[in-house]
Amino acid sequence: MIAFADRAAFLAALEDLPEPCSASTMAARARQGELTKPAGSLGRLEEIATFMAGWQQVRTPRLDRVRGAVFAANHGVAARGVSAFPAEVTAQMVANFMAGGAAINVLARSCGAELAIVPLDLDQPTGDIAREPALTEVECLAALNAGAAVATADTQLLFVGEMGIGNTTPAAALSAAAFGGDAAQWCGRGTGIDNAALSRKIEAVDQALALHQGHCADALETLRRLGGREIAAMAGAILAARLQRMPVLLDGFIACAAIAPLVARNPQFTSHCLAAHCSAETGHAQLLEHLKLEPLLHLGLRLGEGSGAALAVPLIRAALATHGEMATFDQAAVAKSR
Ligand SMILES: O=C(O)c1ccc[n+]([C@@H]2O[C@H](COP(=O)([O-])O)[C@@H](O)[C@H]2O)c1
Ligand SMILES: Cc1cc2nc[nH]c2cc1C
Repeated sequence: MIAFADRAAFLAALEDLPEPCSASTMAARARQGELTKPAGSLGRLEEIATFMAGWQQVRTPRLDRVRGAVFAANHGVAARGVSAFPAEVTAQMVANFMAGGAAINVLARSCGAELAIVPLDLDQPTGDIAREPALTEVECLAALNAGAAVATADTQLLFVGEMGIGNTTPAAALSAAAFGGDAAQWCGRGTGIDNAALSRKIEAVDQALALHQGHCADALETLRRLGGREIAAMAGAILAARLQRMPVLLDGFIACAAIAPLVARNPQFTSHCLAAHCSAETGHAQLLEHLKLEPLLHLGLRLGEGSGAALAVPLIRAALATHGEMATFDQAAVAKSR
C-alpha cells in the first residue's frame, strides 16, 4: 500500500511519475486497426481502450474490479454562509451513504463498482481559509494517506468523489492559486446559493488568496493552506493510483480542483486520468481546459459524491467490450479498406 511518510516523500513522488506501458498501448492500437469497422469510427471509445491498455499494461484491458471512494469532511469557511446548506448535512449525508440511500450508492451499484465511504474527522472542521491555513502539515499528510489507502493494488479503475458542505469555496481558491484568474471567475453557485452568499464566497476566496498565495511554495503547502481533508484525500488517492499505473476517472469541480496544485507543479500529472464529465459548477469547464482533459459526458450534474464518474463507467465498459470482443477482419472474412 502506498503511503507518504512526509512532505518530501509526497513531493518526490510527484516528480517521478510512472508512464503507461507503450508496448501494451501499441498492441491495443494495432488490435483496433484489425477490428471490423472503419479506422477511427468508434471515436473516443478507441482512445479509451488504448488508454486503459497502456495503464493496465495489457493488450485487452478489463473492468472486473472498479473501485470508488467518497471522502467526506467539514470546512471552517462554511461558517461564513458560503453554502446553501448547513454544515451538519455533511455528517447526515455520510449516514445516508452508509445506509446505501444516496445517489452514489445507487450509481455505484448500477455500474458494478465497489464503494468505500471515508469520513475524515467530521467533528473537526478545517481552519477558515480566509484567515488561517485549512490544515496543519500533519493533518494534511494524514488526509493524503487516507486517500492513498483506497488505491488498492488489484483495482483496474479508480474513481474518487467527495461530500463536504462549503467545499466549492476551497476548490475555487485552489483553482485560482494553480492557474490564475480572480476569485469571481472560479466561484459558482455550488449547492445553489443566492447572490448574497455568492458575494460572501468571492470575498472569502479573495481573502484566502491574498493571505496564502505568497506562502504556497509547493503542492502540499497549497493543499494544506487552501484545501481540506476530503480534497487532500482525493489528491493522495489519485497520486497513489499513478504510482501503481492505475487509471482514474475524475468526477466534478472539487475532485479536479484537488489535483490542481499537483498539475501546476507537474503538467504530466493527469496522463492516467479521464475526465468523466463537465459539471454545471462555474469553473469546472475552464479547470478541465487547464488539466488538458476533454470530458466524456455533459449532463448538467453538480452533485459531487463521484456521481459523474460512476455514470461514465458503463462507457468505459462498452469501450473495453468492443475492443476485446469484436471480430477482426480476418475472423469475419470482411474485406479491408483499399
Ligand atoms: O462535483 C461538483 O462539480 C459539485 C458542484 C457543486 C456542488 N457539489 C457538492 O456540493 C457540496 C459543495 O457545495 P457548496 O455550495 O456547499 O460549496 C459538496 O458536498 C459537493 O459534493 C459538487
Ligand atoms: C443533500 C446534499 C447531498 C450532497 N451530495 C454531495 N453534496 C451534497 C450536498 C447536499 C446539500
